[in-house]
Amino acid sequence: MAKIIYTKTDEAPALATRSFLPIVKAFTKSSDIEIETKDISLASRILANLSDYLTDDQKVEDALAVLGDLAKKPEANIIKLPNISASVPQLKDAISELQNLGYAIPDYPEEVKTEEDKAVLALYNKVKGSAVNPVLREGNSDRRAPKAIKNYARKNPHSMGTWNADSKTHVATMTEGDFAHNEKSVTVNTATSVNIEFTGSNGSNFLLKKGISLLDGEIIDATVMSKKALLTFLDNEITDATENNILLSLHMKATMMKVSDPIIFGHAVKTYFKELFEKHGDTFDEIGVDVNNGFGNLLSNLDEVSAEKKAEILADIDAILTKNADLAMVNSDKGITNLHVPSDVIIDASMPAMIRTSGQMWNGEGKLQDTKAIIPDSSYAGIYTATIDFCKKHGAFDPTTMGTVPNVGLMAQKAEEYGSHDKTFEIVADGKVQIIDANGTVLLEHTVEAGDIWRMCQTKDLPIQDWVKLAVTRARASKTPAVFWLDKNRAHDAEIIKKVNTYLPNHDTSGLDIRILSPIKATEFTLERIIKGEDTISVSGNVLRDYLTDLFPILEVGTSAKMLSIVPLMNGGGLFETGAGGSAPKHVQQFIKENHLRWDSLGEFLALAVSLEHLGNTTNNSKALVLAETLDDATDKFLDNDKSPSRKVGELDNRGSHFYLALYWAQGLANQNKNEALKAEFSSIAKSLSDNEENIISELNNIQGNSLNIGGYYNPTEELATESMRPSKTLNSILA
Ligand SMILES: NC(=O)C1=CN([C@@H]2O[C@H](COP(=O)(O)OP(=O)(O)OC[C@H]3O[C@@H](n4cnc5c(N)ncnc54)[C@H](OP(=O)(O)O)[C@@H]3O)[C@@H](O)[C@H]2O)C=CC1
Ligand SMILES: O=C(O)CCC(=O)C(=O)O
Ligand SMILES: [Mg+2]
Repeated sequence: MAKIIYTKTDEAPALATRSFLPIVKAFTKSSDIEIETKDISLASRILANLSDYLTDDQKVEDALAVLGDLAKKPEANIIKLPNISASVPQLKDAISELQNLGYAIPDYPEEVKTEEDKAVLALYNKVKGSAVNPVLREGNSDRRAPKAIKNYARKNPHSMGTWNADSKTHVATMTEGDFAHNEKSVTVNTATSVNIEFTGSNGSNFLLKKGISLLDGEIIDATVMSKKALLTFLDNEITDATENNILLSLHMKATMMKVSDPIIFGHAVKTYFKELFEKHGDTFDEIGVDVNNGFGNLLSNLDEVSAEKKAEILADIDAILTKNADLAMVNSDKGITNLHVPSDVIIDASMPAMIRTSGQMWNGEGKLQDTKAIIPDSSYAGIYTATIDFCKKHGAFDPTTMGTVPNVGLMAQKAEEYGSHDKTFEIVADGKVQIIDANGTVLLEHTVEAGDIWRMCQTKDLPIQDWVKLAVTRARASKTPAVFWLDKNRAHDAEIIKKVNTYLPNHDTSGLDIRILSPIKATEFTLERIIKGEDTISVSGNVLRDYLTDLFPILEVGTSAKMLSIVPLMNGGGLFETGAGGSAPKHVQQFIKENHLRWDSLGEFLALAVSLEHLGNTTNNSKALVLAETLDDATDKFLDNDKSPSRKVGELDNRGSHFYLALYWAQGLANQNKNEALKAEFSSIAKSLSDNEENIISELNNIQGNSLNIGGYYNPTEELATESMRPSKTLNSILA
């Protein structure tokens, strides 16, 4: 029987799955389709990696490893929901929750003192940060807003904050000494293996990493972020924000860039609180403060000092917060700033949210204010500057008239920066870092200083070929101009451009408008078109894929949750991601507080339809094709009738939205004439659902309003979570 793998993940999407999956199972059961779930939640990944610490009945399957293998096989058909890419604070919370449940796993080692600490840290590092997506993404990315979603946004535009020409909001980025300015790149012509070697100014010499195999035609690049240049930059920008009385915010991707970005985050915290660290640095060292995990780490460690000392430190913190520029807030009621937790403000979602909100963020008084957005590395910061400048000149974008920007993203096989964390190092002493091949030839070399962050990235040739092909295919299928966002003046991009120029002629590009523009020029070109209602495909590398697939969806349709997000796997399978966004921690907080889940599963409806279509085509299953077609129609009707979850308690939420999808899907199956068996089966289901609409909706809405307990955050009690997501007895009995 053909199989669809459904991932069980975390937070809001995992709650939604508990309501939606029973519907999916009920609708596919009679069509020779098996739906199997695989648990890749953060909790399950911790248990799988630390299985030596567990009793036999506590051990779980390493589902991620199983799916990673499957993704390389032609039969793969995986529906992937968003999962937590854990920062250290999130990882520690999850560990402590599991410990309290009786799993004897070790604490996250704050400091590595023993061999065991080292081994434990290595296990946790496998779970940390973006550990799922790179394993499953054995293909490039095709993300777009389907026509129905665009039409819906045109008819029901989301709110857009107005923009003023005199807005003080701007992006601050480095002009020297950063990754962008120090990048070097080369394409290797024959397969080889390289070592990364450090040689100190004092002659000391050791390998940072050995035996990295490179394939024929693989592009490598290496670069370094100068600590000195970074600190000078941060210091100047903080002073500038203070003098100009503008809010200060930092936008990083500490989850995916899990080695480099926490270090940069830590430097920002230490620069902002410079006097604090000068005065109390020794104390902080003694109690093991590590602000690479955010300013919150410092605060949570303060219980380890005497009450008097703690009061003194807190008073010093207050004085600095008063004196320095105001920090953008994550939660002004609770006093949680942008510098508290590295996973609270993630650049792909945070910059578009700010641009959508008049270029403003929340200040300590809970009011919106213009902000300086610090994005230290200048490789991609320019796209936000260009967008902000465009808004200052033309005003906010208009969702009722603006065009759309689908993305074709190079991401297969851990392409580019997002695959670099195992080759990223904080340099311990002055010297040089070299990449040396099997023949002893130095391929790339940098002079470095202690504290610099050096990294190497890899981009394989076959993924690039596949990406170029996907770009041409999408341009042809949608009759839309396609722009490769590549900067010929950047070392890595220059190598990619050579390959694009080599591989484009392998395809029929006649009549297509395909160009290569630098990211800033591409932004300007695309925005000039977008306000005229014209569409433009962005063809980009992995980081811009991530940034652009939140930026444009959030501006165009209000959220990236409504994106169709397909990963055609290079070996023939399909990975269908549900939307382009994350797992929405705020939604879970609201759910626990008032039993209302505002998570919108639209991305999941879209993913399921393409997954069924893929299954139908690859296994000759005509019923699956009918299910796919009717599901798409049901999604259109769902949008037309505006059945997305509301944000307010007592109104239709995620669970009610699933009911309507099921109703429309059943009606579609009952009304089609391509498959008689499905028609017969679903005619009575459609009738039962429709007859009981009022009853079901009141069952789903009336239970809202009170707080609830699902037994855990990262590892909720299955029965409690399932019960709370399936509170309508009437709906449950129809589905059964
Ligand atoms: N594919 C993946 O696995 C991804 C995982 N992540 C992970 O997700 C977590 C949170 O990341 P974050 O950057 O905050 O981004 P999120 O996309 O989770 O959240 C940003 C905001 O977007 C809105 N939103 C997102 N999805 C939906 C939806 N389905 N329905 C309604 N609104 C939605 C919500 O706005 P509002 O509050 O206004 O309702 C939410 O607060 C992190 O752990 C991150 O690593 C992030 C990106 C992708
Ligand atoms: O894997 C992650 O941490 C985030 C992925 C993401 O943001 C994306 O693919 O858009
Ligand atoms: Mg993203």
